[in-house]
Amino acid sequence: MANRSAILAIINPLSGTTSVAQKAVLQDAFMRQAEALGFAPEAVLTTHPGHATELAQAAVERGVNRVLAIGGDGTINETAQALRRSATALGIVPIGSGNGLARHLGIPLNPLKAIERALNGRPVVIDSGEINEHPFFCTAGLGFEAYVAHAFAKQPVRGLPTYIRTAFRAFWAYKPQPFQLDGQERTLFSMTFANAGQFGNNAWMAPTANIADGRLEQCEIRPFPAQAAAMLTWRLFNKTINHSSYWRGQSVTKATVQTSAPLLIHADGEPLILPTGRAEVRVLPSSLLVLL
Ligand SMILES: Nc1ncnc2c1ncn2[C@@H]1O[C@H](COP(=O)(O)OP(=O)(O)OP(=O)(O)O)[C@@H](O)[C@H]1O
Repeated sequence: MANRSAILAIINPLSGTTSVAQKAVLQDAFMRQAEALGFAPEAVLTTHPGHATELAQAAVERGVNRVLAIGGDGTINETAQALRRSATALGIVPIGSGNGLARHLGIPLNPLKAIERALNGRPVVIDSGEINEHPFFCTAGLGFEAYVAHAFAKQPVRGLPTYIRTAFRAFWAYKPQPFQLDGQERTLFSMTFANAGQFGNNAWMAPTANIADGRLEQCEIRPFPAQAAAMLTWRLFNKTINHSSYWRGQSVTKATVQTSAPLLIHADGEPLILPTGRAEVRVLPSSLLVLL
């Protein structure tokens, strides 16, 4: 019998709001469908932060062709980090709060359908980004969105309702900050580097972003009066934020951001504090294969 092609599913047991039992159903569906298609499947649950990267790295070294990440954008980020610039393709099975990368790529939000897509899909090449040494595949950013990512990480419950509550509270507490972008001083509400066009939940900060053009969209929101918040939010979800006078965007391959204090950032929604006030952002063109 010919050697069967190895395929690995990495499952974060804590992602999103799906129960352990629902994740067991997904694992079972993956194993059965993969076997039926002639793969040699293996599924592993992550036990600690960073575990998905270790598992995916080992899979690349073993020559596994397809690695599925079953989780939120954090798990997808950790898995994709290890697959960059390799011949191993990423399958995305979104079960997180925002699922920005899956939504941008048109991957089904029903995890069973997403498993089918990852098993049957073809590898398509996309770009990724880096902010200092932190890779991102969807968006990275500073200012309000980083502030919200840090506040959201402290919440005991995941999911969209918690995210909305956290963002609403953060809006009243947050003060726009001064940044230098490539040496130019500006005080901003937020600054985003977008590989994909949205943060997740169809919140489109960079409506025209192309994930395979070898560039990132650098988008910024200027400080605005509180009464403009509702219209900006509506535009964010209506994919028309780029028509707001408070929004500005440009296409870049690299950028340097500087502040006087250690930088609070997020990479694909994961909160990070940089040890310095300097962030170097760059695109890595055509660096990841995704099963679509
Ligand atoms: N067994 C584990 N225990 C604790 N943390 C884990 C474990 N496995 C993975 N993680 C961490 O959980 C983080 C968040 O996971 P993920 O993004 O998949 O879920 P989520 O936060 O619920 O989804 P979203 O980001 O969409 O809100 C990952 O970045 C990873 O570092």
